[in-house]
Amino acid sequence: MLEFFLLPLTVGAAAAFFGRKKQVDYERDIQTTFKHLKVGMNVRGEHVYPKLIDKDEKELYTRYVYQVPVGLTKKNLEPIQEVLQATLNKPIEVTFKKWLYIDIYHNETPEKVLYKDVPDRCGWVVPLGCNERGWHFHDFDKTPHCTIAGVTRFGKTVMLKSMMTYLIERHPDDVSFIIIDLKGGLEFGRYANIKQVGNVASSPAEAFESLKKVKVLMDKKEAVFKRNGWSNVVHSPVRERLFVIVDEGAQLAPDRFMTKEERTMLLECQRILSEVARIGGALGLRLIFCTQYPTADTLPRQVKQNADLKITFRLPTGYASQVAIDDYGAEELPSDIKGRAIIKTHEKMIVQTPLIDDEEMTKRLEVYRVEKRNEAHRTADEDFICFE
Ligand SMILES: Nc1ncnc2c1ncn2[C@@H]1O[C@H](COP(=O)(O)OP(=O)(O)OP(=O)(O)O)[C@@H](O)[C@H]1O
Repeated sequence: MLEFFLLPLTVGAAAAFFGRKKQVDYERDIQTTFKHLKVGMNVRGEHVYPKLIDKDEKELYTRYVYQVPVGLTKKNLEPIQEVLQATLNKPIEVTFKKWLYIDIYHNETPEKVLYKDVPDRCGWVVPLGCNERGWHFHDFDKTPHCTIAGVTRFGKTVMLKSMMTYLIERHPDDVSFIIIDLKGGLEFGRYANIKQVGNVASSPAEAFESLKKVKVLMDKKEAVFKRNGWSNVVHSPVRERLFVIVDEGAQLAPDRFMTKEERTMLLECQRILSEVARIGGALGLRLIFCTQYPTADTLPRQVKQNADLKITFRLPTGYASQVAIDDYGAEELPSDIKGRAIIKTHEKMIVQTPLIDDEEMTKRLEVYRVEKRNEAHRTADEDFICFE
């Protein structure tokens, strides 16, 4: 009986001991890092290093606060994060504002997160993923357009599907989609009969027809906005949003082996997409442009410039990463973890994106399945929720 009570005590004491030991080790490792990196100042012949003045246990991390000898600059302290992260094999954030803060996170970015575990959020937000700091979301009313890059089979289409499902589940009456699925309609064709999906184009010619309708709608909306004196959908009574999703945008890039007619058609597609990116945001259109490798040819310049959210999965080279997110890093994402992505806005972070499969998506959206008229006879107004 006594053993029964003693066992948890012993385990608890051991855990406390090892927990404490680990933290002491961190302090020692941080101190050693200061020494090796020579992060300190010579004061009257003696080398003075930052001095630990506080330690704070937070929910997600332990914060170590250091007093820094006067004269050290942010630049002197910059290498600490990279070295400590590699040494301790933990996510670490180093900030310097009067004191030097070293935050050592308890958890690492998970290797898999499921759509069903994504927390509920309101507004025009979608889940981006989860990392050591928890879940991150993107608000399409703050940043209307987005590009997604990444080599094949690393999670671009799954990301599109999780965004789409999340938006439909939270805005069933206000959201609509025009989908340009240039993988022959294989990925999104099965969702064509969902009420919120206006149209799924599965070839460049169908994409052209869809985009012409988007252009007509955009012109109509512009007139309505002007008539009512609205400058941005966010500050208007309009509740609806139209998402234009392009999966494998490189298929819309004209090349020299095409006929003149094909090239003209694709250039027109790119021109309309550029217009959506340039003026559509204010009118309630949101563009998500996905391609394996965005280059000057495959990603219209205006689309890239106006997409302030850039997401990339693994890419083959640092150069490709520069093209996708204007920064290095995608080439270093792990090759054995699908769904690991860099999110680039005004800042940069790594997340594990939520996994949803077709079975779950179909089950969740089944309630919105409707009979639709033959595509050929549909009008632009039937393809979208009416905005007036
Ligand atoms: N977030 C994720 N978490 C775990 N596994 C994922 C995730 N996203 C994708 N995968 C796995 O990777 C596979 C390929 O994903 P996806 O179809 O999204 O790739 P893709 O980047 O669109 O490829 P392609 O460009 O060839 O179409 C999925 O079937 C799934 O098994």
